Amino acid sequence: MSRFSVENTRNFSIIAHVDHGKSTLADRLLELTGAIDKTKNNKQVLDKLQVERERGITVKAQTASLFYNCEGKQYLLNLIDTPGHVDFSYEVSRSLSACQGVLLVVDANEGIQAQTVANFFLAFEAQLSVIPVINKIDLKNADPERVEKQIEKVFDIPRNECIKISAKLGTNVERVLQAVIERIPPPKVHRKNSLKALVFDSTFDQYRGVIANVALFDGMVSKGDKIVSAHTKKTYEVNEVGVLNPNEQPTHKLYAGQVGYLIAGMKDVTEAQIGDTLYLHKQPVEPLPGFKSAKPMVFAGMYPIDQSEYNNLKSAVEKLTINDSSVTVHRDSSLALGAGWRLGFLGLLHMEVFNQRLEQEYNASVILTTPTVPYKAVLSSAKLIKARRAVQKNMMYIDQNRVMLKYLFPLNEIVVDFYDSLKSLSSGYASFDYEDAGYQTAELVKMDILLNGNIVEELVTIVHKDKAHSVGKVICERLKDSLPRQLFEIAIQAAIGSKIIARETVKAYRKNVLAKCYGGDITRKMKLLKRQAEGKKKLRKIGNIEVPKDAFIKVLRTQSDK
Ligand SMILES: Nc1nc2c(ncn2[C@@H]2O[C@H](COP(=O)(O)OP(=O)(O)OP(=O)(O)O)[C@@H](O)[C@H]2O)c(=O)[nH]1
Repeated sequence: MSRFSVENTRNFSIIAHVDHGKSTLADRLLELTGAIDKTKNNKQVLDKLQVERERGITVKAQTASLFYNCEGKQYLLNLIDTPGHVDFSYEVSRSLSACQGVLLVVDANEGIQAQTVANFFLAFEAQLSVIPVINKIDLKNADPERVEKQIEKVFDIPRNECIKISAKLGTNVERVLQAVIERIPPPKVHRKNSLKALVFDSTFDQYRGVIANVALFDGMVSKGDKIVSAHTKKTYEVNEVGVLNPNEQPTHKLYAGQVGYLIAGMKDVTEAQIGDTLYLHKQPVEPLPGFKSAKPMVFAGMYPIDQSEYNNLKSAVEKLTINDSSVTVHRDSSLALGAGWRLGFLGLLHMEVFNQRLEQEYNASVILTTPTVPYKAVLSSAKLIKARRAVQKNMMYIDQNRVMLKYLFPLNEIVVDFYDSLKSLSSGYASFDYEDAGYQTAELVKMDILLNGNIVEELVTIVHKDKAHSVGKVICERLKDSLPRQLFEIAIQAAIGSKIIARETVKAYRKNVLAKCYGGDITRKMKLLKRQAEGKKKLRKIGNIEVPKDAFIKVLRTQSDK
């Protein structure tokens, strides 16, 4: 790695709105620099997770070190591919901390979209060089000239700086690499200083422990070095360092300005803090600023299907949160489901992806429930509560285009999908932040959901009195859609105390027990029908209705329809 001077190193990221072609451009860049062979099968090579391949979206940022020869000079280009969906923008901001420039990819047909703007500002605020790349010029409806004008108008970047490409066909992609070398500055680092490395991402490997992705700001690190975590002050011995090309490739050393991975026997989530600074033993340095922690916008309760699986699930959740540090985890417990967690996610898609990754990567089966939030209950008959749920506190114009509104909200009203609704209502332009305002009094009721008279503990919710009816109705309807029909009828009810406020019915399958009974006398038929009725009664008495996991996710979304 010593061959690559700081002068000949570039660290850059690809940012864009969802589906504008970042991962496809990354494939072409990997091919051009020989990191992967040129075949027709290279589709989103950096999207390594099963969930990414199935859904066709990037959820994790990925790093690749590319070796590129230009005018006789050997360059090291470190590329970080980032997700486009708003739920994963935390990944983007972290990745940018390791970069000096970005390729801002914009679809030649769709033009600038909400996440293009949001990601541009992340790069702009981090003072990175921005290279606009207009992609998909091969499309019939492509209008690169219109998009060029948009970029000039919205981002104040001269239109002649735009590079027009087709990532799919490879058209003009080489020009992108040249622009990276010409327009993005080399990192400002000092190799003579002692080691200062930023942990900007990490993954967990069953056999080798935590693999930390590091960007070296100063000094160098080699196998065998003793390093210290500025966060925990624990000392480790470096077992392996290397670059991702895009698979792990061990090297002897990593030097300031370079981006790579490091394995040092860190075993769990508390030791592998993303945003941590690593330095050499006995050579402490001023830690880097780290990252603002992510603010969860959607919460869900998570429990093992079987309590004996608790420890396995606990370790799976811990390992996955090493890789996805934007998930917040608090221990929680439910009377019916036992010990579990209250998890906070950045959006509903994020929640589903996390759940899917637990299943696919850790073979864990979980129950998701509506989240619980702590209440302080004053058990008294006094009427002491205000009717309004959100109270406006103030409104301030930041500039011509932006306004800041402050409200006092009950936490219960924002924990499920408030953020998603806000984003879709405002086409992604509105952003949302919150601070704890303490406990407030409110007129709340406990609503039970019953299946054939049995309370489903995981669906018990506390709702505002005025919303109980509509929420109960939607939950019953959702359950009706997602419960499989059984041999007996299922009554789905929402109740407050003994008062039923909503009801739906799932009709029974009526098995035709007389199918094989041709002719014959009436008493034989009556006997068969009676036996069937008794069988049904028995089943109803057992009340063993299986509620599929999907039903819980659907019920979680209920709040948006109320
Ligand atoms: N016609 C055409 N299609 C393209 C081009 N580049 C990408 N695509 C297609 O656009 C779709 C999205 O491409 P991706 O590379 O997955 O987009 P992305 O921006 O990485 O998406 P996320 O990671 O989910 O944000 C895929 O179906 C690609 O085949 C292009 O130059 N021309």
